[in-house]
Amino acid sequence: MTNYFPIHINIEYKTVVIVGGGHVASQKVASLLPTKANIVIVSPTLHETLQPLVESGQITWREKVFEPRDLDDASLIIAATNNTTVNEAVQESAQHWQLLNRTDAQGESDFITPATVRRGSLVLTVSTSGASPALARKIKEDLAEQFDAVYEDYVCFLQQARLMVAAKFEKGDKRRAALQALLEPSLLEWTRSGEIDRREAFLQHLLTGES
Ligand SMILES: C[C@@]1(CC(=O)O)c2cc3[nH]c(cc4nc(cc5[nH]c(cc(n2)[C@H]1CCC(=O)O)[C@@](C)(CC(=O)O)[C@@H]5CCC(=O)O)C(CC(=O)O)=C4CCC(=O)O)c(CCC(=O)O)c3CC(=O)O
Ligand SMILES: NC(=O)C1=CN([C@@H]2O[C@H](COP(=O)(O)OP(=O)(O)OC[C@H]3O[C@@H](n4cnc5c(N)ncnc54)[C@H](O)[C@@H]3O)[C@@H](O)[C@H]2O)C=CC1
Repeated sequence: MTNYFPIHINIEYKTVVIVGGGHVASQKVASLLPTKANIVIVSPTLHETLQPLVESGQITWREKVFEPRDLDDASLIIAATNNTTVNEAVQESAQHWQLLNRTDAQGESDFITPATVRRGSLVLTVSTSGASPALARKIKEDLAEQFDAVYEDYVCFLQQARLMVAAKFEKGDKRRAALQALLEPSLLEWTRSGEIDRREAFLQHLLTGES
């Protein structure tokens, strides 16, 4: 088993080349879109869900079969054709500085993609290191239920509150205690019920010590 190193990479404006334009390519595009990467698909055919993204300029489609020069400038490469020989050719053509994902042969990949739940800044990722992608998907669905849409607003509030706490208290015990106090479960519940005033009052009390 490979022990993969989990990291969150900033690939804004870096080029990701996906070879193949089918179902699996469309899944990878969906998880790449929020990153603002420069997404390029090389494939003679295109999955129907990708067509509107080409039309709106969110992704680039090179309507052709793969050639090694398609990988020029790619930081990440995803080999996602339904043809093992083509995927092998993509792997052979990759430079040592380019990171490759083989969607058909996990043992050959430099990186694999986890199942992902996004709630604004909160990003939950699940991997089974390739043992059972279906299990990764199931656990993702369980997490999506537990960490529902309210978390986007909640984490956004915590981010603002953290900045205010940092401005108020020097680094040290007081700041740490205040940041810990922000995890009081009522704050999540008040976010859920729309009781924003109570949330603000809690924060002001924390910052000033007054109610
Ligand atoms: C190694 C990895 C490489 C990579 O692609 O990065 C890989 C490889 C392979 N997947 C295969 C099959 C399936 N993959 C899925 C689903 C997902 N696969 C994803 C990731 C990964 N798949 C990486 C490991 C992640 C991990 O385990 O931690 C997810 C999590 C994320 C994503 O794709 O972005 C996404 C869930 C998306 C979501 O819902 O969020 C389903 C289930 C389904 O679609 O419902 C099936 C059918 C059931 C089954 O086979 O288990 C096959 C056999 C192909 C064949 O038979 O030809 C291979 C090849 C091999 O195993 O060598
Ligand atoms: N990692 C994962 O999550 C999963 C991986 N797979 C693997 O991914 C492979 C692809 O699956 P799907 O997307 O469902 O297949 P698909 O048949 O929907 O798409 C294949 C795409 O590859 C393109 N293609 C074929 N030859 C090409 C070439 N020479 N150059 C450029 N593009 C070419 C086709 O035009 C098509 O767009 C499967 O063969 C399987 O091994 C399958 C399921 C899940």
